[in-house]
Amino acid sequence: MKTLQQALDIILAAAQPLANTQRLNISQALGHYLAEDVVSPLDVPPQDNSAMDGYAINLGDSSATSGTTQFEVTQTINAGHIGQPLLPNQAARIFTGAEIPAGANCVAMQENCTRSDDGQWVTAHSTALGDNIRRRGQDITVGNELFNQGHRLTAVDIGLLASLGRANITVYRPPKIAILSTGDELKEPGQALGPGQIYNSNRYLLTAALQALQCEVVDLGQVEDTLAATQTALIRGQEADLIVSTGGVSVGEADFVKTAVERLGELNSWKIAIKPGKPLAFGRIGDTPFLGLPGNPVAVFVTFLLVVKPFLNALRGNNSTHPLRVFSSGFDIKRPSDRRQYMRIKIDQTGLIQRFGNQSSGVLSSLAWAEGLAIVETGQTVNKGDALPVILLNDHQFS
Ligand SMILES: Nc1nc2c(c(=O)[nH]1)N[C@H]1C(S)=C(S)[C@@H](COP(=O)(O)OP(=O)(O)OC[C@H]3O[C@@H](n4cnc5c(N)ncnc54)[C@H](O)[C@@H]3O)O[C@H]1N2
Ligand code: MOO
Repeated sequence: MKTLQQALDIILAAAQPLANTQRLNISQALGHYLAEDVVSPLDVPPQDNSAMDGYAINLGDSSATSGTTQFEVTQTINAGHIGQPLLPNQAARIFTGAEIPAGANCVAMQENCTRSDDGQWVTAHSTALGDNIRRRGQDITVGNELFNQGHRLTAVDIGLLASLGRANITVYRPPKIAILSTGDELKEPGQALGPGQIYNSNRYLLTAALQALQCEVVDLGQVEDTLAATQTALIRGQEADLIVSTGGVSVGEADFVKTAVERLGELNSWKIAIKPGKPLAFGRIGDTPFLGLPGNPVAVFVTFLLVVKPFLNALRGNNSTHPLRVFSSGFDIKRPSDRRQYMRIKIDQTGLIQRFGNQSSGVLSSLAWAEGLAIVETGQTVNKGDALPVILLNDHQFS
């Protein structure tokens, strides 16, 4: 058996970053992958401004307000308007976000201020030099490198781009991923099940997972179990950046995917030391990479996370790996496995991880229940309380 890393080294070497990029308005760019480095062209905020509604004050020779010294109120400055300079012991009525006038060296919040009846004077309690002034560039300074090419944009990132004044951004175009599922037992949702049949869940799971990662899905459909039909579908898939199939990669004989790929290109069938997800095929049809995932739905999801997602990221210049968290085990594993296991787990109220009772790779409800996948290495036994690395599913933005 190969380790997952050995397989990934070979597979990811075939992932060439896409040549095509597109310019998108930032309001359309959520989840897209940057095809440019983003450097700030300006300071944010662009000038010192007030953090509070109150009074901007020139303290003169003092370092703080006394509560008794009166400051002459010379003007009112609203956000978006520029005030006149303040002389020592002068003040300006000011509002949150308004630019600090020259000469002012603190802002007293209005709750700490008393204005004279005629409105000409103000006194302020407990306000010292620099208080309530948001300094120019305190968020971002000109020249800051904010994001690298390949970074995937979140909602916060989109807000940050807007704060730089960026209206448009260059991102990778969505890769085209062709998918096909095989198996005579498969029926599409909405149709009646016949004897020996099950619903095709992989097709929909894969489509949704690909869409969530900003891919364009080329659905080759559920292919009739003949060599000719399989070849025709795969040839159609050649226009894509990657072809992904599910099912038919194990040792069974009643499947034409392997033969069809071998005829049209090249195929390596591997056993990977992971559970689920042992059988995996990798090859190409013409120049288009081909990945054959196992048929069991949990194995599809786990290999999608561990193999397909890194491939899709690499197509868009992103080499980030799945983050691992560490939790204490709430269970024992006395019998070691010859494969690394990815166990469906939930975190209980005491912070321990508990596993789903049935870890079979045919039990898709275990994944719907799970908050994460706990990793138990090949040959490892586990005692309650042992630390285990966990992939949290929320870290993957599929929901
Ligand atoms: N003698 C051996 N048998 C098996 C081995 C082995 O090493 N020796 N490996 C097992 C492991 S592990 C896995 S994983 C599976 C993988 O099998 P295949 O990739 O060949 O997949 P199929 O046999 O076509 O299907 C497996 C399973 O998944 C169901 N399936 C398939 N496609 C779909 C779909 N689109 N939607 C929902 N469910 C699907 C299918 O009905 C089977 O139950 O092989 C083991 N066997
Ligand atoms: O490796 Mo298979 O994925 O156990 O079920």
